[in-house]
Amino acid sequence: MKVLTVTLNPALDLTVQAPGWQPGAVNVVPRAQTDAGGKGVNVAALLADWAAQSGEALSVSAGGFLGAGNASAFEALFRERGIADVFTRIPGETRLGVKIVDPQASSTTDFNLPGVQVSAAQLEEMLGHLSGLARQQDAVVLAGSLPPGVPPDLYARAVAALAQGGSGPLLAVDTSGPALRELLQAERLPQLLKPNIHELEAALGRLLPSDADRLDAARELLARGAEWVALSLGEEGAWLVWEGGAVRALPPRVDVVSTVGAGDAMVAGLVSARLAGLDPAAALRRATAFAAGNITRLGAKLPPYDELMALHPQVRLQKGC
Ligand SMILES: Nc1ncnc2c1ncn2[C@@H]1O[C@H](COP(=O)(O)OP(=O)(O)OP(=O)(O)O)[C@@H](O)[C@H]1O
Ligand SMILES: O=P(O)(O)OC[C@@]1(O)O[C@H](CO)[C@@H](O)[C@@H]1O
Repeated sequence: MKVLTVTLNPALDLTVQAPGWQPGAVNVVPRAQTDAGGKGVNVAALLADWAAQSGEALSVSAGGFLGAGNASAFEALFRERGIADVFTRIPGETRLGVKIVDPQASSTTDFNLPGVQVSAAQLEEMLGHLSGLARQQDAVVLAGSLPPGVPPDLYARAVAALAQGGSGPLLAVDTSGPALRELLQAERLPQLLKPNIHELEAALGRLLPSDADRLDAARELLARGAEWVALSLGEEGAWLVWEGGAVRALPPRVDVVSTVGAGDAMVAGLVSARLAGLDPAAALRRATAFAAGNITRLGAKLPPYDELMALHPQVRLQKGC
């Protein structure tokens, strides 16, 4: 099975581990690490990990824009994990993403920078490069924010183009802000959507405080063509809603190192499960185990196979109505 992940706005994530840090004070940092990241890059890395561990035949490509000035960390990741690099290089440097992790407060604070300005010509070149490739895939994952210069309806347009004729790849989208708002207003939704609760509330312009509100909102998206809506709730787990039902996962307790990429691990779990023909409940169990495993490490990385498989039965599933 072939999967292409698309990251228009990747990030070089600088994770600073700062127990008890205080804003406005001098904080001495015992440890920091830089990882090639961005949502689609993380999904590709996690899918490649899973393929290597499980023997599920997945061939993973990653594309989008990369700043030519600091591409080496990304290139090293792609080499290490056997990911085909189909990124378009543009002048400048891929943005930094600053993540401050405080194990004492169990918190992760994100600073996501805007990214490199993209011109209309660069966008056309990248889309031209990826559109043929996308049609040859079993799944295409469009993930993350859009960099400056890219119109907010880009994902909506890409989904409409790739879904034409109904025989295209499985399309999964994980985005936020204006890109999610535009996508949710489009005529055609992708088969798989994974917003977190805050992203969905912001895109719909209303709060979703109860389970009933959340299931209703997910079902509105099903009515417009989505097949699986995964609504993630941070440490409270996630709902997966499909036409035949809904299931809630409660994650296992793990020693959290950094929650960065938890949602990307969930997307990787859902996409791999769907390609392997798992039913929605089994897919959500896998996705929640991937997320729990990923947050025990820095960067987009699954734990070793035995540890990952041991997390699966620890995911509690509850049927929704
Ligand atoms: N503190 C935690 N403990 C256990 N599991 C967690 C925790 N935080 C997140 N998860 C798991 O990860 C999944 C996705 O988390 P979340 O809702 O925060 O996604 P997200 O906001 O898209 O993440 P990100 O943008 O950082 O990748 C959750 O459904 C849950 O299973
Ligand atoms: O600005 P976006 O694209 O929404 O999010 C970017 C980002 O926070 O997402 C990943 C975690 O999901 C990180 O690797 C990266 O820094």
